[in-house]
Amino acid sequence: MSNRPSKSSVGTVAMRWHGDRLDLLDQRRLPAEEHWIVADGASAVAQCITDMVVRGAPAIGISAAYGVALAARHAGGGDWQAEIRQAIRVLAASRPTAVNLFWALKRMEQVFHSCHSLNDATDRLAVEAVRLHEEDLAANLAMAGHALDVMRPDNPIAVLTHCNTGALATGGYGTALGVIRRLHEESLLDRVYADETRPWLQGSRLTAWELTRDEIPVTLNVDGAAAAILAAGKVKWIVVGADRITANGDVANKIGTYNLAVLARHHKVGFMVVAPSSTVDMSLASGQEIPIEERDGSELLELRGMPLAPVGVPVFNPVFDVTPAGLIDAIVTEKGAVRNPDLTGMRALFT
Ligand SMILES: CSC[C@H]1O[C@H](OP(=O)(O)O)[C@H](O)[C@@H]1O
Repeated sequence: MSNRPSKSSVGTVAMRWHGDRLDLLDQRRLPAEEHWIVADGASAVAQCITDMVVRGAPAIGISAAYGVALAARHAGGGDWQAEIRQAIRVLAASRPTAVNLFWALKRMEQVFHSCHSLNDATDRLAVEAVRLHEEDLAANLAMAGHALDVMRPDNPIAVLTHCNTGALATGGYGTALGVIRRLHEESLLDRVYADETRPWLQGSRLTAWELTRDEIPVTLNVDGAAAAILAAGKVKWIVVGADRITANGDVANKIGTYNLAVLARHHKVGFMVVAPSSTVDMSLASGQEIPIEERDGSELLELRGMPLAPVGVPVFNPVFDVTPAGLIDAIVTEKGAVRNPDLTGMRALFT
């Protein structure tokens, strides 16, 4: 399968780097309006990650890398090394689950440690952030090819996806949504069923927006409709992204992913996880060790100020779950695919 990008995916980007500032498309305001936020320093970037102006594991890592570059660019004349170290600490505290954040900061830290002056750091950290961004886009294109080699559809197929894993969530093109784009480019896509993805609605607000914009056939469904869609035999594969993949092949992804994996196994539908290798965390033995972010209960209690639940009701709002490796047919990265993932298969590709 080829690695060429679709013409259509080139237009949608989550961020624009200007050397002295990072512009972020405010994903909280999509699809109503395309509003860009200017982040002029590491703290501003960290706040944008926490508030989900920018979200999606790879996009979080790339933004954080630019945040470190900005810390050098705007460092005062005093202890510039202390300022950059502090910026890395602030960025590392912005969100806990997606390991791409810590992976990107580690890469930036390694460059920082070899810098001999502030000028040197300013130049080299910016170059490294851009490189990391470009590598993510290239990885997305490569993994789409590997995914189609696993699927090998003879005829156009329908797939179901969860959350948003597209150009908005990555350096461009997308992970699971990149696979969907590639199917479409190869005339092998009948339709995408997009879970709306409660409570933040990445599926309806972002995935449906990206796909509609790129004229890729998409049907939106509530998360609870997935079982009925699979039972009706409409879908061949469920394709999702990941926020962290552990050494045994367990996968943390948007809340509701585990439900889909159970459904896929019951209905004998393929279940594929697509992510860059920067999402793989071989330091953790299993998914039980992944820190799972819980967000504010207001995400369930209200919608833009309108109450959705009785005042005072207790809320449990974990925003990721862990799918056990045994329910996954393939984990696909730019390095290739691990089928029926387990420790042996993961070690073969990632050590
Ligand atoms: C390719 S993005 C991976 C991942 O990020 C999303 O989470 P969030 O929107 O909370 O940042 C979701 O889990 C996607 O699958």
